Order: sequence, then C-alpha cells, then structure tokens
Amino acid sequence: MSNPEASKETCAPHVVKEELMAAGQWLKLEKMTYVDRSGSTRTWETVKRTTRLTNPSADAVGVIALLKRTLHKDCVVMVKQFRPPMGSYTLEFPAGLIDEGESAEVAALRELKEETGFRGEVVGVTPVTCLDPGLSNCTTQIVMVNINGDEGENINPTQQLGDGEFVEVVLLPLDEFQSKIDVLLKKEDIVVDSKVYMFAMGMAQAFFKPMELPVLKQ
Ligand SMILES: Nc1nc(=O)[nH]c2c1ncn2[C@H]1C[C@H](O)[C@@H](COP(=O)(O)OP(=O)(O)O)O1
Repeated sequence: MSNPEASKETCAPHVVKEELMAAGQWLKLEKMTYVDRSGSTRTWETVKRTTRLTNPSADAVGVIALLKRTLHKDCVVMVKQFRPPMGSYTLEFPAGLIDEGESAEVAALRELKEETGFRGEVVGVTPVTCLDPGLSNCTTQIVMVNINGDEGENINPTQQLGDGEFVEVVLLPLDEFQSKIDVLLKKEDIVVDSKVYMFAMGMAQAFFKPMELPVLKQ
C-alpha cells in the first residue's frame, strides 16, 4: 500500500527549542519547538519535572511487590492514598522519585520499605519507560520485588512515612488480582493506576486463558 505522506518525509524529527512558560518547585511547563518528519516546524506544550536527575535512570520507580507467606496465597502489595492532581484516592503500586546517585533497584527497595514497611528482594527491572509521552517527558522503571513474609520484619511491617504522607497498604491475592480490584472500584470512590490494571489483566490472561483452550477443557 502506498503512503502519500511518505513523499513529504525529508528529515528525522528533532527538537530545536525549549521555552519556559511557567515553573513551580516540582514541575515546569515548556513550549517545545520541533521539526516534524516532513520538515515543518511545530510546537508542543510539555510538562517536565524540575527534579530530573543527572544520572541515567528514570525520574521515578514503581514497585510490583509480591508478598510470599507460608499457607497464604501470594499477594500483590498495593498502596491507596489521596492524590491531589486526581482530587481522589488512587490504587497504585508503591512508587516514588529516584534520589541522585541512586539506582532504580535501591530506590525501589527504599520506597517499598518507607510506604509499606516490607523489606524485599529485587527479581527484575524494566528499562526506562515513558508514562504519558503526549503530556510529559516523565519516566519510570518498574521493579519486580519478592517479599519473604515469614521473615521477622515482614511479619509486623512498620511504615516510615514522611510529613504529609498518608499511605494505606492494601494486599490483594495475585490469582484474583483483577476481580479484587474491580470489587474495590465498585465499593469505593477510587481511581486505579493504568499500570496496575494492565498488570491485572495480563495476570488474569496468564492464569485463566490456558484453561479456556479447547484442548484443556475436556
Ligand atoms: N508534582 C508534585 N507536586 C508537589 O507539590 N509535590 C511533589 C510533586 N511530586 C513530588 N512531590 C513531592 C512530594 C514528596 O514530598 C516528595 C517525594 O515524593 P515521592 O514519595 O518520591 O513520590 P510520590 O510517592 O510519587 O509522591 O516529592
């Protein structure tokens, strides 16, 4: 199939100018001027964090933490908190900004301990991923963590919350993750993070779809 737009392509798109429109302590709004692939100069309004680090990791980490306990189902450790930009409570993975010089793995274990009290062990990490690239250049790395729930400090976990932080820990069984989230959403005025719900749908497919294959139904 021929693409009429292809004949207009003259160059690789690139940013030529970033102009500050407004700035606060944590965020700034910029007007970015860029050249698109047809060679036309255009602008784009962009939100950026003022806290962007010089190290190569992402702005923030999200933590998929699995709590593993003897004689219990594996649970995903979630956090519920009031988020001012949403004007409501949200259901999210534990998360937070990466400090200068910190790796994503170290930041993940620190944030998990602070927000939930659990001590975990890293089992996987994503590359730097974008969050909402039409709005912002904000990035995150998602870190997979296992928690030995039979271990001393994980039996009675103690949060280490800062001033103004109010975080409720919510444990949801991994094998019913999506349905338990759906129950919470029906019961409470709460918004779920898209990463969480995508993970839940993926887990539901992984758990239940194989059983729906005709060959396994007999
Ligand atoms: N966009 C923000 N506005 C603020 O007024 N304050 C903000 C913003 N982003 C971060 N912060 C503050 C809030 C905390 O005091 C620190 C650290 O946040 P952290 O816990 O690392 O991240 P979140 O859990 O995502 O809030 O930054």
